[in-house]
Amino acid sequence: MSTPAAEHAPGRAPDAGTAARARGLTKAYGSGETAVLALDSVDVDIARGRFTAVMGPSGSGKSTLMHCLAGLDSVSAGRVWLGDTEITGLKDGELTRLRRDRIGFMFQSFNLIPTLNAAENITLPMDIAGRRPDPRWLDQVVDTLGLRDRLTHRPAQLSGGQQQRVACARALVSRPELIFADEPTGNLDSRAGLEVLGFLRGAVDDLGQTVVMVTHDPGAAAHSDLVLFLADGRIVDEMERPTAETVLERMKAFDAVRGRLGDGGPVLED
Ligand SMILES: Nc1ncnc2c1ncn2[C@@H]1O[C@H](COP(=O)(O)OP(=O)(O)OP(=O)(O)O)[C@@H](O)[C@H]1O
Repeated sequence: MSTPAAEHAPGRAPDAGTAARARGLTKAYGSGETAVLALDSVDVDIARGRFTAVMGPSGSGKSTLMHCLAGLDSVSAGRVWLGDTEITGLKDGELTRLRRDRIGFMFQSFNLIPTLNAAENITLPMDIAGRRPDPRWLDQVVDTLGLRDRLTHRPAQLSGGQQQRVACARALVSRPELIFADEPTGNLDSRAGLEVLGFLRGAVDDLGQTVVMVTHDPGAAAHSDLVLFLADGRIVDEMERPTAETVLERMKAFDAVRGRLGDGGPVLED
């Protein structure tokens, strides 16, 4: 069972380095009168070996930020790095390889292949890349996620939580530099959701991984080391060692300010 980050030793020391970085990251969709500024000159550093949550109202740019940091979406202006590699300006083929070799993804829909069993789903991305998983690491991931006795089951024979754990193992197995999780508990009941959050927490604490998770849920964000708050395409605040209560309070404070200013008013600055 998982416990919130506040009850854990914090993830690795902040000086472990930067897993991803953006400067002046700007993303506009469309043009002319219908243009939407999804990200407005965002500067962000994702610390290695930590669990970072990204929160904000619907439409604030959370998914866009994740997609731009992961090289899934092009940027309109600004620069993005994965580790020391600048990804802005890479060609499509180079980006595909970089994502495949260095990034793990977990989405709300698990995206498991129904005809493959759990073990085959876990190793599929590495099989496609023609790489063999490190057997000891694979064992550790499978045991950490409690999947040992489920490896020969197909997705339809697994519960939602177990399927999400398989998706988690798949994201971890190549030992990526960075794992992006977009609402990974969105489709799960609260018990299965807690389990997955506990495993992501464990991936950081026990396996030294780096996780960035987009979520709407203050309870989910409480499992992270640091919460970044987005509003209107800008990072307007951040919170170390969050609890569900402190995150909820901060969100209410934003809503109150936004309510006073009216929709489309200036964003809250710190
Ligand atoms: N492909 C697209 N074309 C046009 N506009 C887009 C596109 N993708 C996102 N947007 C717009 O960019 C803004 C940010 O969207 P984004 O999906 O990043 O927000 P979000 O915070 O993840 O929202 P949610 O919590 O609802 O998932 C929104 O106004 C959205 O409508």
